[in-house]
Amino acid sequence: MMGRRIWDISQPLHPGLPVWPGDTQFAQAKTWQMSESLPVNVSALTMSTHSGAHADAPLHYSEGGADIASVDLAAYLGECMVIDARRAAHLIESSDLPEDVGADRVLFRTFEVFPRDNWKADTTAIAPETVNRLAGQGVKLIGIDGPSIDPQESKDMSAHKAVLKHDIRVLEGLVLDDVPEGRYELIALPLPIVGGDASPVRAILRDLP
Ligand SMILES: N[C@@H](CC(=O)c1ccccc1NC=O)C(=O)O
Ligand SMILES: [Zn+2]
Ligand SMILES: [Zn+2]
Repeated sequence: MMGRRIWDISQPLHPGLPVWPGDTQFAQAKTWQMSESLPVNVSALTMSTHSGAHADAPLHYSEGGADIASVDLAAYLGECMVIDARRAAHLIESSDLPEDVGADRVLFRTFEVFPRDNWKADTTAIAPETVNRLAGQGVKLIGIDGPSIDPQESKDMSAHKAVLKHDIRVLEGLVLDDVPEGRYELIALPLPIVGGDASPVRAILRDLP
């Protein structure tokens, strides 16, 4: 009997992974190399907390906000609605949303093709009014395929301020190219990085039973 399909919506982490301009490049180095005398391979990672598919902590956009080890996990696990927002312009506006998103978690697709090997500077972000509208519908988590819910030139971080106001969780850097619009089960748990402003996640969607 076929199980429920799993959609992997995470970016593979590898040297050369496109990261935010000026952010830490992904690197992996051997601590121990398996040999005649050594039974194991062990390596060390150097990476931005915002590498690939990741979850922001409130600490990232609010001094004194909760770190990623403290956030409640319930938001990262459960029914979500994937919305095709490719028609949106610079910001996803309320007019780009259906009347009612009909789920506690919303993931926005903005890319025709996810830029796996190059950094795209002018990505679509989310208008703060859209965050406020989703909060009014009880949304607990907002995800996007772009690198940020704010524009890359943002100075006021208005979308992050809006998610802070409503205590909504954030996922960024998702890969949604192959995922049709609709309802799925989301699983995208952050690591308990004490003091972390964000954490990489292995984000997946599962068809609903
Ligand atoms: N993934 C990060 C990207 C980021 O660091 C950032 C977002 C908007 C404006 C500036 C940023 N970072 C450094 O200047 C974010 O949470 O939006
Ligand atoms: Zn981030
Ligand atoms: Zn963010």
